[in-house]
Amino acid sequence: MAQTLRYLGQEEAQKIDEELFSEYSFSVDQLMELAGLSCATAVTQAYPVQSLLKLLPRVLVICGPGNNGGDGLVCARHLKLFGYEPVVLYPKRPSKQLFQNLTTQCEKMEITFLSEMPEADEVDEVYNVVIDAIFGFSFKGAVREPFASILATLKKISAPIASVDIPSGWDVESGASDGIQPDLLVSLTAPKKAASHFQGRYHYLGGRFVPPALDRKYGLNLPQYPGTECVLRLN
Ligand SMILES: NC(=O)C1=CN([C@@H]2O[C@H](COP(=O)(O)OP(=O)(O)OC[C@H]3O[C@@H](n4cnc5c(N)ncnc54)[C@H](O)[C@@H]3O)[C@@H](O)[C@H]2O)[C@@H](O)CC1
Ligand SMILES: [K+]
Repeated sequence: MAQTLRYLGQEEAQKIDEELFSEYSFSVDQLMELAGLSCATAVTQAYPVQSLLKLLPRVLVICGPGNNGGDGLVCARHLKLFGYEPVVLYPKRPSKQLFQNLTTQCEKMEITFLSEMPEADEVDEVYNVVIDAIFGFSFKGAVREPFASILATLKKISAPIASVDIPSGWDVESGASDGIQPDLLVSLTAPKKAASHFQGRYHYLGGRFVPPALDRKYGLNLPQYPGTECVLRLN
């Protein structure tokens, strides 16, 4: 009988992340590529291009200052290849080469970068979906600017929000009842505890890169992904 999928605490998620890089010798780029591809795939399944209501298949991708933001840049690039028109907001760019490369790749894919966050009514007018790649499992404390204002705007929009790994601004374990309420959540590697408070329509598991020994060590009880799929819908 299949065992219950385990939801991870913050420290545990960070420990698994470190282990993937140290013990298992993965590079960040590799896992980020698979994570971002999973997110783009889940978005494509939940909001197929043909089903979008706006004339142009525009998607707003908001990227934060860490690896969650990197997943967002990869997701944007794949969404472009899948026929969407991603537009990226990337207000705090780390100087690391990895993020510079991901940014250049997006620019070369003719993806537009915004210089500031649009107002809520403009978001609803122009964009079919908003990808929230602001914070992931390392988020802590009160949200600092410019992200506090961006999240305040996201609370006012009616366009669906698709969150990468964790709804940004939510406590990684206890969530946030007054936070943003995404319609889609892509839990990467394994869901974090906050995911038990998710009330949107689509919860996907992505990041199909966990070695079986790591799954066993942490008792993750990851379900079988179907065929060659990189995502699995949990509910
Ligand atoms: N092992 C895994 O499971 C993988 C994780 N990946 C992604 O990496 C994410 C974790 O990345 P990181 O550890 O870089 O961290 P995050 O991307 O969660 O965020 C860290 C960044 O946010 C800032 N920050 C934290 N709290 C803040 C606050 N209150 N206000 C403003 N800024 C704040 C930090 O200064 C730092 O720049 C995951 O959630 C996932 O999306 C993937 O890229 C690859 C595989
Ligand atoms: K997020």
